[in-house]
Amino acid sequence: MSQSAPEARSSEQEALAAEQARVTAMYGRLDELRTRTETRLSDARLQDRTGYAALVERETRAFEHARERARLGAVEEGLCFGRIDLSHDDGPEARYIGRIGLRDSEYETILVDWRAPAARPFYAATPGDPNGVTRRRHLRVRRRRVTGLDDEVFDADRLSDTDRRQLVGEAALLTALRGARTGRMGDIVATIQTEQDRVIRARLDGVLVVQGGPGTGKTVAALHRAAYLLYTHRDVLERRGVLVVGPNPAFLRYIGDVLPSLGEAEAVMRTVGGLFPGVSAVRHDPYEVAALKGETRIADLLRAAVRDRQRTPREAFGTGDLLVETDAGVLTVPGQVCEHVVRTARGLRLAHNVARKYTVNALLEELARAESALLGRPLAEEDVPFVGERLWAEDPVREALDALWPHLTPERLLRELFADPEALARAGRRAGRSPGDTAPLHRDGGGPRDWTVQDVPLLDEAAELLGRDDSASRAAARRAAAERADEERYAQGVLEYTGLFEDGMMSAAGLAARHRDDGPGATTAERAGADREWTYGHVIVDEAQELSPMAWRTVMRRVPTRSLTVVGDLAQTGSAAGASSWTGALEPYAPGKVHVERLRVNYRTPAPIMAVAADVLRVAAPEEEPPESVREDGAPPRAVALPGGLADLPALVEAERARAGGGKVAVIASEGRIGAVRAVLPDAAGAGDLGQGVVALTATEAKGLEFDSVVVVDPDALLAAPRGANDLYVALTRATRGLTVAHAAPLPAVLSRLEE
Ligand SMILES: Nc1ncnc2c1ncn2[C@@H]1O[C@H](COP(=O)(O)OP(=O)(O)OP(=O)(O)O)[C@@H](O)[C@H]1O
Repeated sequence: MSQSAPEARSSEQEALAAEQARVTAMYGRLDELRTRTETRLSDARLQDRTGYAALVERETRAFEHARERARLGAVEEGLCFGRIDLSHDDGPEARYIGRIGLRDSEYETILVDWRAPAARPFYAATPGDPNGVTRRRHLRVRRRRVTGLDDEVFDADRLSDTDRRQLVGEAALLTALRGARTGRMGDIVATIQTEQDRVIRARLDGVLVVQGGPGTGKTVAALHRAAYLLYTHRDVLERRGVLVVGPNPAFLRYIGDVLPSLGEAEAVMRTVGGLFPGVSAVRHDPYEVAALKGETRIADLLRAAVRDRQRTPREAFGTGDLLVETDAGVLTVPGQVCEHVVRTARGLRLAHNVARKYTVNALLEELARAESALLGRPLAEEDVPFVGERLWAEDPVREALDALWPHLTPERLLRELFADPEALARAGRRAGRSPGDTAPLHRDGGGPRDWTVQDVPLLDEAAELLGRDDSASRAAARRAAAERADEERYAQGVLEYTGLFEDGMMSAAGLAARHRDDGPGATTAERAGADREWTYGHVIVDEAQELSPMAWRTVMRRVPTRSLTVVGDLAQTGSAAGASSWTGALEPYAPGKVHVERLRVNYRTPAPIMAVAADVLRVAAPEEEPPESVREDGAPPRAVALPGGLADLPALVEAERARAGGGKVAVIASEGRIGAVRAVLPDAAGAGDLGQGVVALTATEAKGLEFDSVVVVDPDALLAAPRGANDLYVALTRATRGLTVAHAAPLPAVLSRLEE
């Protein structure tokens, strides 16, 4: 018999009260832990024992307690969000799921971390495959008060398993999705869906590609995966770090809250333009130049350019012999000898700056012999290097040898190459290209701020070709390796003593590494971000379809284990040398280890807007299926003519905002039109300030972001650009509630659905 309405209300009240008691106990425990951590932190700071060992121990304790304090501080809102009831042979079990794991003072688990294996059934249970779960409950908690419950009861006998994409916790999900946008992405721990959970908990090794249409949760799932991996493989990942590569700085800011809200603050976040330490490029090259710089063939050109800087006297000065004016007079090294030295150095197949040591030493010795001959003073063989060293102190000697085989930094190589059309043509010829082919690379001079995003992979490639003369640092490294073993033994002792080892919070090697070079304050993330040769434990690449083959080379150098999560949508590729196939882009680096998962449900864009975008997708990428929207709500999409041109835009933007019930509006226009749009909307913010009510962006800037409503301006101008249909597809799919297409020219045929 079904319950009457008052009966149902009172049993709901009872359930709420019971859950409230549990949740209150969890917060009570959280408060206790906070107080304990606070006390330990101040105790650690007050310790005033002397000696290096005591100092390191004090700093270590303080650092770890401060970290623990931050972790406990980050989980206040939504500490517990779910419960599963499981049936076991020995009786039922109620398991609570939350942002972190908690045990009571008796060491009984009262809350399971969402990333722990024990939490898995909360996300993985479906009616067809309940995973032992008899009921899943979502708890809505605001400011420590339980305000609502959503239950799903699984009855495997009666429900079929036909729908693979069965949603979990639909009511909780839709409530989460209807919230207004804030300009910052939030976490989704409470409502992760089954297909996303598979991605989040996939194995650490190999290349996992997550292909999915707009709004399928690729970004948010990738970030939860980072948190899951850091939790599950802390020993490896804490030491080597996790790198997250995103498309632009605004995007990195947009997603910047997610990992801290999951209690993980230590991932390194970079754009491709920021992967080379010391450079933070944001500007892009024009399409044609970007295409040229993106293909791996450019690496041959760079190799040829380096080779061009390794010269015989004939190539450098047009003289057969090397002639150097020194204090003793003009010294001559015969052309043949110089050619032999240069040829031998090239044949060593060492990086340029490393082989330079050989060239310079060999030529200095020849100059020493030439000096002894000139002065008529015989020179003992063992004295030759000393005389060479003395000659090296003379400017003309250094200048002459630099002209033959200069020490090059990546920046200098590229700057001088791009500034010199003849050098470009020479390197191009050597790499099998016509001068017309390489001419677009020419640009005048340029300072550090002029590097483009596309230059960064070239700088990285150049750094590999040039290498470092690191004989001194290698000797130091050998000494350091011996010291490291000692430090790790010591760190192990500290960890055992402080109890951090048992908590699994940190490994001895991780602790020793942190203290080694930069003192206790430097995290793995800080050290990794500053070191070009750092190799990460795992790399996540978002909007990965935009990466050129050269950018992939740069990324892959940072993860030799090929442990990567690559998320993107081939239908949204906008960049000149971006990907058209995942296996094509990635198989060469990880043969047989590339695994593609697909996400097919769109959590962002309501179905009526997605239908408009799907028409564009058929032109942009006919082989891709549009994702299925879970949302139907929002205002119907519409097209509005602009008889007065852009002057009509401000009123339209206001109308759109009202139509979609307030919230954040993005006005999206082509590269060519965005300046004029900003001129009529002087109060609109740019990509740097997504918290504003109205922002004006290009499609490239809007990639990966979302807004309550979107006004797409002059779709014909967007379509006219290379990969224009992809850009229009990106622009249309940013909206969560409302879409208006504003057009001065007739509406393009691909948007004819909006005329109905
Ligand atoms: N399981 C979920 N629960 C609640 N919200 C979700 C869930 N999955 C995705 N979302 C929300 O859907 C929106 C789109 O997610 P996200 O930006 O990760 O998609 P995307 O696939 O990266 O999109 P794009 O390709 O357009 O960049 C976000 O607001 C995200 O929080």
